[in-house]
Amino acid sequence: MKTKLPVTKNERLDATIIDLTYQGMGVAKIEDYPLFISGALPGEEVKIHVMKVGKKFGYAKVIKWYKKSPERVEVTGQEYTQTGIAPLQHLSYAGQLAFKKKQVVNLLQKSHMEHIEVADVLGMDKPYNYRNKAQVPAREYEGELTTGFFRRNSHTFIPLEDSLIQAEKINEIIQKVTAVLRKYHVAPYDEQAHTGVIRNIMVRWGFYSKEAMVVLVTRTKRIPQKAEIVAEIKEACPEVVSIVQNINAAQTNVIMGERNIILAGKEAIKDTLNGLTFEISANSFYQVNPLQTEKLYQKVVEYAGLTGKETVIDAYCGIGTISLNLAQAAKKVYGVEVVPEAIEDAKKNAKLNKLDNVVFEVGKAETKMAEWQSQGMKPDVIVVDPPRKGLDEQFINSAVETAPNKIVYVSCNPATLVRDIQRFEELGYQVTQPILPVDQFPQTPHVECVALLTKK
Ligand SMILES: C[S@@+](CC[C@H](N)C(=O)[O-])C[C@H]1O[C@@H](n2cnc3c(N)ncnc32)[C@H](O)[C@@H]1O
Repeated sequence: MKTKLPVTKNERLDATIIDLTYQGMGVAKIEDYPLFISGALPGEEVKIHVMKVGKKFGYAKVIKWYKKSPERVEVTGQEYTQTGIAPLQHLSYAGQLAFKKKQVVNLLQKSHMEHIEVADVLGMDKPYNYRNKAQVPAREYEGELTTGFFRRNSHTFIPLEDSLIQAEKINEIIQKVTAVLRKYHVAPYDEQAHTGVIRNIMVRWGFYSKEAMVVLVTRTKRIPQKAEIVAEIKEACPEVVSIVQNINAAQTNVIMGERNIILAGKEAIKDTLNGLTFEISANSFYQVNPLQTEKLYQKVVEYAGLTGKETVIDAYCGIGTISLNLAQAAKKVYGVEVVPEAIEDAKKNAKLNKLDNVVFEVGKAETKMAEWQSQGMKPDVIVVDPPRKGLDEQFINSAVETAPNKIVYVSCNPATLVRDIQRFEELGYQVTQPILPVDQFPQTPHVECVALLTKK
């Protein structure tokens, strides 16, 4: 039998916002039925228009505010919310930091782990223009190749320059590269027809080194008038030391393809973190907020508590950024990472920084950890920094078998962090320091945390 929902599509009604979801949407409940409302803040009283109703929840938009939150800040560019570039821009920065802390506290409570404390979020002094990387789609708009972003959860293209959270230099480079591509009439990608040449422009910017990389992601191998285009980009953007073509011929939402061709300059740019130099190539993971990353890594080193005698594992090591921060104070560091190019970078980075007490291996962390365990490796400290899905069960079991005194967990998803901490607690580890959230992504709901687990 169909149960009648308390709201219908296109209905207009008054509501009070009671919460924010982890994605930063306001929540109102109509007879216990949750409605998610973009751009609304807790405590606000609003008139809403119901856009979509599902069995368990629905979506609505605000058409009128009766009472606004004292935490609301007025914003000019609604596109930054619509595209998901800065979905929390309408919440004061202090409010954003409180929201992020509360997310971690709530998740711990839900898992009955109230005994674990959460520190105040380490925020930024200037929470804007912090991103060192942008990847923007190039599409036809009003007859011209134009860069922009997609409306959240849709394929609607919005022409837009992100002058809010990405480094100003990146905006400047994207504009100049776009002008060159327009001049040579390079065809932008058409998703429907799967035609055109340029799919995306990716730019990386070294905050300290002032070196930039431009990656032209193309559907085809051939770029018409490639030599002229490359020469003009070099001339217009003297800070660009690397121009790479990445070929992605597939009909997919995945941005980067597998094949890179160096069109000019070097295959990687350099940047510095905590005084160490890193080479970063097109496909490697590199934290997007360098100022906050330095603080995050300092906390990791502090939690590891190294004296120079320790063997350390850095799992999910990327290009070895955490590994090399640790290697300065450890006897030996073993890094593992699944992307082969990142491990190539990591090895170069060890040499570049004259650190020879590091071994980097390509592989899945869960497989490598099991291998190290069966070989009898006894690390003193294991550092993990997995992607959003968190740690694999096999990884946790093998890591615990090797009995490290400490596990330092860097996480970009508090839900999987809490899940994995619970597992480590069952296996004889405890969190003795408050979990520290570090705001790597101001104006967005993303939360990064670092937690220390010690053997009971
Ligand atoms: C959040 S990033 C952290 C990278 C590095 N620690 C840093 O701070 O730059 C996660 C890394 O895990 C890698 N990765 C994803 N799945 C993996 C797996 N199963 N085993 C090893 N590495 C993996 C990704 O390629 C990525 O470099």
